[in-house]
Amino acid sequence: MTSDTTGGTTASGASDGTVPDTAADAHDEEYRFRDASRLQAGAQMTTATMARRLPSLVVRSLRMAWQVDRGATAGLLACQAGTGVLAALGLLAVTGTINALVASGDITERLREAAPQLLVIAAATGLRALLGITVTWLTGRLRPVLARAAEVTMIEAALGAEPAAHNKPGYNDFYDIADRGAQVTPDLVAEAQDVLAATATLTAGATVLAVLHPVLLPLLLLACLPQAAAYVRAARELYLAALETSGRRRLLFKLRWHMAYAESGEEMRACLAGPFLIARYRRLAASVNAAERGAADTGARMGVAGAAAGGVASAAVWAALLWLLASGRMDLAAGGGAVFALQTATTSVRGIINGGARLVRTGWYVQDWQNFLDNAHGQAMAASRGTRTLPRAPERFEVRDVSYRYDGAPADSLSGVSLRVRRGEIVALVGENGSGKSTLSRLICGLLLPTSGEVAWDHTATSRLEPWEAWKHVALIPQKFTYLPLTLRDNITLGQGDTGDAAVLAACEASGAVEMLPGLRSGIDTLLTSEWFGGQQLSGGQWQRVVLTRAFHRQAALLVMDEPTAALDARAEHHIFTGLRALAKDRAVLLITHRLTNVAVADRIVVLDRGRIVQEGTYERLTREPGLFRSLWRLQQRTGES
Ligand SMILES: Nc1ncnc2c1ncn2[C@@H]1O[C@H](COP(=O)(O)OP(=O)(O)OP(=O)(O)O)[C@@H](O)[C@H]1O
Repeated sequence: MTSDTTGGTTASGASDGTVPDTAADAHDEEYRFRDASRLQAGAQMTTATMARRLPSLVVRSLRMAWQVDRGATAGLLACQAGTGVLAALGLLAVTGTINALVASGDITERLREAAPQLLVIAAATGLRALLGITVTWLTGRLRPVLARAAEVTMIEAALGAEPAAHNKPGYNDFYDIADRGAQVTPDLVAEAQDVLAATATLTAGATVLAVLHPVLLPLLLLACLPQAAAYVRAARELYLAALETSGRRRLLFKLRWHMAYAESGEEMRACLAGPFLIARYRRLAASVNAAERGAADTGARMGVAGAAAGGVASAAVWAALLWLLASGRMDLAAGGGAVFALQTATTSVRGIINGGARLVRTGWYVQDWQNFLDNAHGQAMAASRGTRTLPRAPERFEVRDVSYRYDGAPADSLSGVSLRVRRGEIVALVGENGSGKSTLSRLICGLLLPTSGEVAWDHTATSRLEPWEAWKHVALIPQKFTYLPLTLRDNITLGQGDTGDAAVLAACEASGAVEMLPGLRSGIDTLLTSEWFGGQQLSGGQWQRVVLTRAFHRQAALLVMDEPTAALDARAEHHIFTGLRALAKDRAVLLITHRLTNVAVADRIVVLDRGRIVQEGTYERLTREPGLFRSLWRLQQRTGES
């Protein structure tokens, strides 16, 4: 199916590339990574830095591996050590064989002498292959565990960051690059393995070379330096490109998500956003591709330069070997062994350089991950909040002359606001869109900390409270609530409090969710999603009932309800508001709603206008008194009548 009204839009929403989007390039600039100091630090990474950091990176990767699976790590280390020993044995046996074969005397005698050495070569080769298979097996076992463990630490660090962090400049970019670090953590271990294996073989080759002639090994190492520098430069370019494109890649991910997933996929289809978004996606992808291609090109150029330098240097080493032989400084028998040892050592050194450069690049990502874990880009709650715990559930929640400005916002969202809500009391917050109601609710919950003024729970400022302990006293129904692809029971309890049937059903009773239970295939254990087999999807209003149930089940001292009935039908809404008084018996309730007749249930109504409290009083008073509340209320009454 094609539609001629959309200028070439196909049924899949794919664009024919003619969708105009002239502002896209200007917008793309806004998504660039802007932390100059981080980019500068990355640009200053050198071969010397790499050489210095290599040992600590190997140790760090092994430590991480050790933490998640000691057996596999010990096994891997043993295999690498075994590989080194076998390489040395094999090399000595090859040297011995060559010595025996090139010696003078009867060929049968020489072969008999070489036979045990040949056996050692065969055994060492076989055993090394076996160890190689074991390494692959153990690495395969370790990799996923390590990857998941790194992911979990990342989630914990993100959860431990200030909720306001997402508004802080650079936070999301640093989160992204740290997340990449978490994802490549298993690579760090695999690359450390490669470096260790190459080092073990090099040790064997180097020992033989050093015995044969002291000049060969230093010469070989010197010869590999230009290649090392080229590889590090290439690794640095790739790392910088990844850093520089992180913001744009995040946007690509978000656009993909909005187009492909159910949540916004329907809307995007119905409003024919496909061509526009795909065009934007393509343009953005092209700019990311250009940056990554540039890095790949530089990497290839560096690789060629390094290989050429390495080739010249190798030729110099081989020339030195020939000179040693020609000048009689090394006899022919030793020369045979030296050729083999040199070959082995060269391969090993290249392996170290190659693996080392990859290891260092991965190490930079992992360092970004570690930095984020340390303080969540300076946003860790542990650093900005206190550790106080309250001896009992708070009685009183108080906002004292509070102002709040979101990071990067041009003006305060709240200015000089004071408010108090006690347990047993229902306070309603009303006001027009953007007047600051949700912001105030986040402040009273201790999710946001005021820019100035204080929010106190029983006289303790929220900034001094240990946040996880404090939130045990909060039940929040936010405007945009979360659908978890878990069972109804898990969605309600979130693994806390009494998770038994009776407690869950009681909460369902209070919210009215009990009415939907007969329609659920497995009752409270129904999986609430149709994205997986056996699951069942709920309607918007049914989900709102689940979220209300979640809040009621928590039995917290502070219940904050931000538009709690926006998606509910009239009967369900009536059920909530008639039950609210009973719920508020032992709770402080903060209710935000635009349906002004519903706020009659509140003890007090607070009216916000452009971040300031402009009216406060009972429903009876405010519906009589001239002011913002009465004009909004009258407007609604008229709309309801018409
Ligand atoms: N995360 C945020 N970052 C920056 N500014 C924000 C953020 N959230 C809200 N704001 C701004 O703060 C102001 C108050 O927003 P808030 O969400 O508190 O209003 P509200 O009264 O709850 O509005 P509504 O009735 O539409 O839900 C608005 O100007 C809004 O643009």
